[in-house]
Amino acid sequence: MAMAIPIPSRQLFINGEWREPVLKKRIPIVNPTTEEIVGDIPAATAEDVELAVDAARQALSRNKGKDWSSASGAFRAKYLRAIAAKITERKSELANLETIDCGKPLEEAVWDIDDVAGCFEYYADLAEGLDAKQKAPVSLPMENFKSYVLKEPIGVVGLITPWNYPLLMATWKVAPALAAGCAAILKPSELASVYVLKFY
Ligand SMILES: NC(=O)c1ccc[n+]([C@@H]2O[C@H](COP(=O)([O-])OP(=O)(O)OC[C@H]3O[C@@H](n4cnc5c(N)ncnc54)[C@H](O)[C@@H]3O)[C@@H](O)[C@H]2O)c1
Ligand SMILES: NCCCC=O
Repeated sequence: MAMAIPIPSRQLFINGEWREPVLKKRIPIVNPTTEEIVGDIPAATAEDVELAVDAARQALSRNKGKDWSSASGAFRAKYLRAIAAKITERKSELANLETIDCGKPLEEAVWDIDDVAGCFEYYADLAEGLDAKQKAPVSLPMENFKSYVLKEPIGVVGLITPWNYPLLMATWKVAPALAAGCAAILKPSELASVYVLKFY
């Protein structure tokens, strides 16, 4: 059974800071086990999405992309590994929140959090591997042409995730996006968002 732990009250996390939604709306959090309302989450609208997209675009082009989008995979992997370590450190707290939020047994939530940390590690490995694959030459039948493969992030990505493996499904989207050098805007399920707002 999940421990009774305080449910964090959160705003939207946009441009590195917590912001109240433009229309100031909130959605109640229902604990599926007891059907009690145990808190509320911010309800983003199109106005907030515009702000998030603008902030994400600016983040991608900051310092001509050198801060993130055109940094090496090895650089980005350090962040992914740091996130994995933080998840492992806070496993018990995160698993308890998941159980309160989506109603799954605590034991399963603990497995899921292990999976979350493993997923960040997996994409950290892939980010590191990306560097050696960059500018791989492509042979052409003409000597006066040179060609190579350059892998570039697609840019700002919008990530919409379901309620049943809350943090894990968010991670399946966030970790590869960050590994590739994208900027991500995550919209978790309105039925189970507490863990994501707590962690990210
Ligand atoms: N492939 C997988 O690994 C995997 C993992 C988990 C869940 N699922 C599947 O995903 C589905 C998720 O279940 P659910 O009950 O949370 O589904 P859902 O479609 O109600 O919600 C999923 C997400 O989509 C959003 N959404 C719904 N309608 C939208 C719209 N019109 N515009 C923008 N966003 C919208 C929701 O807010 C939520 O964040 C299930 O079918 C489940 O089996 C698949
Ligand atoms: N073990 C994770 C399964 C996620 C989707 O349903």
